[in-house]
Amino acid sequence: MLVAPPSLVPAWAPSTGWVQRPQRHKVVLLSASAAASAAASHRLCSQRVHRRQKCHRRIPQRAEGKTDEVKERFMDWMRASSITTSPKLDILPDSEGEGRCVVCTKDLEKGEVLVRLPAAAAVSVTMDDSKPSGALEGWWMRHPRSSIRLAAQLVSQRESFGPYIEMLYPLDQIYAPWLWPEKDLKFLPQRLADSALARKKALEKAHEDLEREGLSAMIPRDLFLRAHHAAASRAFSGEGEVPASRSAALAVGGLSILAAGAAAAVGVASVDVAATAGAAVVAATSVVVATSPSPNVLSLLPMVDQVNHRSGAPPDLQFDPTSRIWELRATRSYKPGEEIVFSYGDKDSDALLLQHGFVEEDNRADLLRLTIPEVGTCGLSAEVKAEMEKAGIQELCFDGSLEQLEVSKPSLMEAVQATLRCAAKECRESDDEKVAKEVSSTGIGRVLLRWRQERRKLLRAAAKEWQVDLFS
Ligand SMILES: C[S@@+](CC[C@H](N)C(=O)[O-])C[C@H]1O[C@@H](n2cnc3c(N)ncnc32)[C@H](O)[C@@H]1O
Repeated sequence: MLVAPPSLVPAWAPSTGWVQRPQRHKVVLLSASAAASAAASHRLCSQRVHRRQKCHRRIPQRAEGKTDEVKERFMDWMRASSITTSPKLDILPDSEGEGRCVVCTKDLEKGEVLVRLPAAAAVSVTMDDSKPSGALEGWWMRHPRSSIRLAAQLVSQRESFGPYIEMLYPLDQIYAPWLWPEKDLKFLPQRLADSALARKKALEKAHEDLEREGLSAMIPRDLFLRAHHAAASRAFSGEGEVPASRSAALAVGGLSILAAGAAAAVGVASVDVAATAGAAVVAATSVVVATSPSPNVLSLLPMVDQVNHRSGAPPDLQFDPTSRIWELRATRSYKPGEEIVFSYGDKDSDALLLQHGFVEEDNRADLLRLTIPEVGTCGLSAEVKAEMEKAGIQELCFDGSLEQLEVSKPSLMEAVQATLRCAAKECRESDDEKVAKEVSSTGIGRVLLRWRQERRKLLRAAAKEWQVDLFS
C-alpha cells in the first residue's frame, strides 16, 4: 500500500481521496505532441536547449493586450472537468512560438502535486480483445493500431473534448515525418523514411475507411490527423481501468460542462489483441511500468500532456484505481521561471523525430544506429558484406556492443568504416542549406537540420572511437 505522506499534500489539494491510496500504478509516457500557438513575444520553453533549464529565468510577461483565448477556454474546460492544476504553474508559448509549455511561477517543492485529473477527463483505449459498441465498431476491428483508435476515439468525443482538441497543434505545425510530403522523405535514411511512410499509409487507409462507412462527418480528416499526432506523441500508457461507458464516466467524474452528444455515446472502446503489437510500434522505445492484471490502457491526459520533453527523469505520474484519479508530481524543486519538463522515455533523435516531430539538442539518450551499405559503397567489399549477412547483421548500433558481434575484427572494422562514411556523406553540413531550401516548409527544414546536426555529432563521436576518417 502506498500512502502519500501528509507533507506532500499541497494546500490547494482537495481533501478527499488523497491520503489513502491503496494501490498506485506507475505509468510512463508513451509518447507525446502538441498545440496551436499564440502570441509569440514571451517565450522560454523547451526547444532552446538545456541551459535554459539551469538558470532561473524571469517569467516572461504576456504581450500587452494579448490573451491566449484557446488556453483560457482550455482552463475553463479543465475547471469544469474537475482537473486541478497547481496555482504555481502557467501555460505559456514555447520558444518557437508554435507550441506551449508549462512554467513554474512560484517556488515548487519536489513531490508537490502539479496536476490531478479524474479518469473521466481522460480519453482512453484499452488493449484487450473487446470491441466498442456504436458507429465505430466495424472500423475498429480493421484498424488495430492503438494510436489510430485513440485518435478516432478522441475526435468522436469532440463535443466533450473540444477545448482540449483546440490546444493540439494544427497540421501545419506538426513536423513528424508521417505528415511530410513524400518527396521530403528522401532526406531521411531509408529505415526512417519507410517507417514514416508505413504510418502515413495506415492513416490514409484508416480515414478512407471512415469515409466509406459514412463516418467522416463525425471524424473529419484534419481532426483525425491532429488527434493521431496527439495519440502517437502525447499519450500515456500504463495499467488501469477505463470507465465502461461515457455515461459511467460522467457519473463518476462529473464532466458537467460536456454535452452528451451522439459522438460521446461511442464510449470508451477496447481493442483486440493485435493492438498490443500496434501499441508496441507506437511505444517503440518507451517503458511501461505497471503491475495491475487489468488491461493495458493508452490514455490522453489533458494538462499532464502540456509538459514538454527533456531527456532525464521520467514523470512521476500515477493512477490511483480506487479514487480513479491520475496525479502528476514534481520530480524535483523548481524556481519561478523554470520550465517543468520530464522525459518521454529514453528516445534517440530518430525516435523523437518519427514519433513526435522534434529533435532534442545534445540528447543524452541519443544513439547511432546505421544500416550497413551496399557492396561497393564507401569501400565495402562483397566478402565483408557476405560475412555480415551470414551473421544476420544488417545494422550497426553504436551502443558499445559492436565488439561482441560474431564476425572477425578486420571485417567489423571495414563494415564500421564503410557504414560511418556513407552516413556522413548523407548529412554533410555543406548540404544543409540546399536541403532546407528543397523541403516543403521552413518548419520541416528546421527539424531536419537539427536532426542532421545531431547525427553529425554522433558520427563524429563514433568515428573518433573507431578511429575512422569520415571523409577520406
Ligand atoms: C506532450 S506535448 C507537450 C506540450 C506541447 N508543447 C503543446 O504545446 O501542446 C508533446 C509535443 O510537444 C512538442 N515538444 C515536447 N518537447 C519538446 C522539445 N523538447 N522540443 C521541441 N518540441 C517539443 C512536440 O511537438 C511534442 O510532440
